[in-house]
Amino acid sequence: MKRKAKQEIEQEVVEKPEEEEQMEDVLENGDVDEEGQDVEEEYEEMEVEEVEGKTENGNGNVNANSHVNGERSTFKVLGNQEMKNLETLKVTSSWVQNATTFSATIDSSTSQKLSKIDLPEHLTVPSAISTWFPVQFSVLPTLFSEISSPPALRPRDVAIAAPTGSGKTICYVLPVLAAVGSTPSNKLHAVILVPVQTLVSQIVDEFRR
Ligand SMILES: Nc1ncnc2c1ncn2[C@@H]1O[C@H](COP(=O)(O)OP(=O)(O)OP(=O)(O)O)[C@@H](O)[C@H]1O
Repeated sequence: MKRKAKQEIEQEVVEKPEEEEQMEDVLENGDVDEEGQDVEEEYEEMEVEEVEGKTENGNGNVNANSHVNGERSTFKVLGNQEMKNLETLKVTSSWVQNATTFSATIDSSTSQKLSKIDLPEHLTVPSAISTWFPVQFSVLPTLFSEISSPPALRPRDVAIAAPTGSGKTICYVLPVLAAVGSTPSNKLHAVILVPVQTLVSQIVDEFRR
């Protein structure tokens, strides 16, 4: 179908809703329009144009509402006219896919005895701690062993995702204290970044315990 004819049909559909109803009736009955062209065929062609993202509106801009099976299939970069096909992106990185998982529940069945982790000699656990929470038991043994026996290659980063209040702070407080050793020097040992200031005093308290 020629572009002009398609625009005319679009305008008819937008400006004359009652005629749209008539068109639907015609479609159901498999009728033809005044010009003798099969109306159903016209609609099908319009849908194909929309899926391909090439339908033009009255301003000559390309219509970005292209959908396949109800999902958007194309997009337009601002300032450009061409439609681009959406590509499936793999957003989960390998370190997330291969992550060590642990229980998000803290109870007697998921907590571990203190004796299950060998602490550096100069470190003692605060009296309020009688068991290791799941996240601590998953992280601390590896970090302590890398501090006492540093690997040939620099240790990789550790990223932890665990619910609030699950005990993540101790996962870096104890390793930092272990790395500093029993006789701290004045040099910078660690930098801790937190998103809000109130967390700073909580972390300082955790170090002092
Ligand atoms: N093994 C433990 N046994 C008992 N209490 C603990 C243990 N580990 C941490 N806590 C206490 O639980 C509370 C929450 O711990 P923490 O602040 O480390 O959680 P968090 O995961 O860092 O939370 P947020 O995501 O809000 O920073 C703190 O008061 C902390 O002292």
